[in-house]
Amino acid sequence: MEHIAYIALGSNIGDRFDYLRKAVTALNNHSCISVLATSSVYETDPVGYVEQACFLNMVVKVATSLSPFALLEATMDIEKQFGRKREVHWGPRTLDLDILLYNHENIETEQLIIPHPRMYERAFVLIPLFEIDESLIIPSVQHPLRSYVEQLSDQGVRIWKSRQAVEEQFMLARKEGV
Ligand SMILES: Nc1ncnc2c1ncn2[C@@H]1O[C@H](COP(=O)(O)OP(=O)(O)OP(=O)(O)O)[C@@H](O)[C@H]1O
Ligand SMILES: Nc1nc2c(c(=O)[nH]1)N=C(CO)CN2
Repeated sequence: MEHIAYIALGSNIGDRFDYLRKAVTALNNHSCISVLATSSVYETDPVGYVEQACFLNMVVKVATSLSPFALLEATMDIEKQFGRKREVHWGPRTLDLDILLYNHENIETEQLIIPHPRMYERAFVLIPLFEIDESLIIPSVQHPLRSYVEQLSDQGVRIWKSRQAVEEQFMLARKEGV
């Protein structure tokens, strides 16, 4: 698989952990996607629209042979499969998947923007991303991810399930050369 991407997941309705587990399993079950690493699961205070329940958030690193647009389609299919409805802007959702990075590419279209334009200010994204890869450089600005993480203040981001426990409970089948 020739491409590396990072995907952020969030849920704040229903069995939040089960939605994350099912989504990551669905990603790994896709014939053109292999999940290489999972972060811890974090419980996070809602950002933006604050009158809603706390989220569970995590980030996964994947290898894929899909183009960025085909990867977006795959993530949107998974959101739909798990009943995602968009009612309130930045409001409650069973499942949200955002593509953060795709190789070192900068993409700006109406449908897809990579790096994800709001990732820089989101502790619930930066902290799990940094946990997976401490040496990442953000391609659009060529800044180390570390410099963003070090600037985060009151984060409202707490470990809810450790990385090791997540790996044990997700039990993802290892995939070679998809
Ligand atoms: N990097 C990206 N990852 C996922 N969706 C993206 C990305 N860039 C643009 N989009 C577009 O955003 C739309 C999804 O918006 P959505 O309703 O999920 O926003 P949101 O999750 O409420 O807010 P936010 O984008 O701030 O997380 C999709 O239709 C998709 O075309
Ligand atoms: N803590 C937290 N807050 C949010 C989240 C999220 O995933 N976690 N997603 C949003 C829209 O994508 C808006 N606000």
